[in-house]
Amino acid sequence: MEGTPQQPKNCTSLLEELVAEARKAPPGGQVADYIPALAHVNADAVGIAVVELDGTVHTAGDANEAFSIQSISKIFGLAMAMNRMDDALWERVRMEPSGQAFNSIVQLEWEHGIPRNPFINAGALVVADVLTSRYSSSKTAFVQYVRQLANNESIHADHDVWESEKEHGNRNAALAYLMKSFGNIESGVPEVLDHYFFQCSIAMNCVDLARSLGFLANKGIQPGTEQRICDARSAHRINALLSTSGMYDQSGEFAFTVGLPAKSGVGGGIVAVVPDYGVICAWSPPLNRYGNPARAVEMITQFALRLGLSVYH
Ligand SMILES: NC(=O)CC[C@H](N)C(=O)O
Repeated sequence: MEGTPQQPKNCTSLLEELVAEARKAPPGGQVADYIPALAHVNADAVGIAVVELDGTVHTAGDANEAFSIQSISKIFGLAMAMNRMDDALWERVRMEPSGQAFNSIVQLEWEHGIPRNPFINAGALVVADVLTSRYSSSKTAFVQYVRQLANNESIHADHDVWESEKEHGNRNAALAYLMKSFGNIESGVPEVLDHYFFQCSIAMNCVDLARSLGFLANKGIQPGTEQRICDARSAHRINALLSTSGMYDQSGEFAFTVGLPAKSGVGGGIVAVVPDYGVICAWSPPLNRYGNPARAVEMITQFALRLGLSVYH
């Protein structure tokens, strides 16, 4: 890594500068409203947190306000599924960028119900199927897993968001039924969708999220507890998938300009992993045309550029 991570005080003042710049910038898009409960979120919220491997936390703006983690939950689901399943998982979901929108259905029929990667919706639904068929209560197991990683027992699913997505989840249902028709979903589709919407509706703040994913910056070992969450090979693989597919059809551009494994969600959050340093989480709800939160992308971009954090230097 080229950058010398900044001293705590400098790091916090850089984050404050980035939040001030983001508050002045145009929103860069609209808040997600295809899930009605998400349409009520405060479009002006802006927060950022950095949690270093030694536990040091830096925050600015609304970093302690909880928001819907949405697709960021796909990282936790994947880590859980990789622990429960061997390489046979990669026969059911591939490791290639899709070049399509996160909820696209067209490719899935051509490719016989095998999703391109675990971070588009179809891939995350296969992962949700792995969890529902391998845990007696996958939703409880999921929320407990996240609570333990974030060291925060109060983390919970937002029931309004969960219900709202269930009511308006026809496209995800279509993806799941199409895959079921190809034999790539084992459990009942309603059960898989229920789990998937539940995990997407979990609410966390920037600090929780940055802390919870420390193991990805630390070869699979969770900083603080020193617990092994996954083996080093799995941490490598998750980071590789985040780099190639975590920002959907903007992943190439994000790798080109920023160079960090990252994952966005339509709740406005982005997490970015800085190997051997820590995790950044930025939040700003309005989404650009790729479904990525525009001002959060910009804050993470500036943080990485100003500190020289790219993994590709
Ligand atoms: N990109 C996202 O965050 C999408 C997650 C959302 N729950 C959906 O399925 O549409």
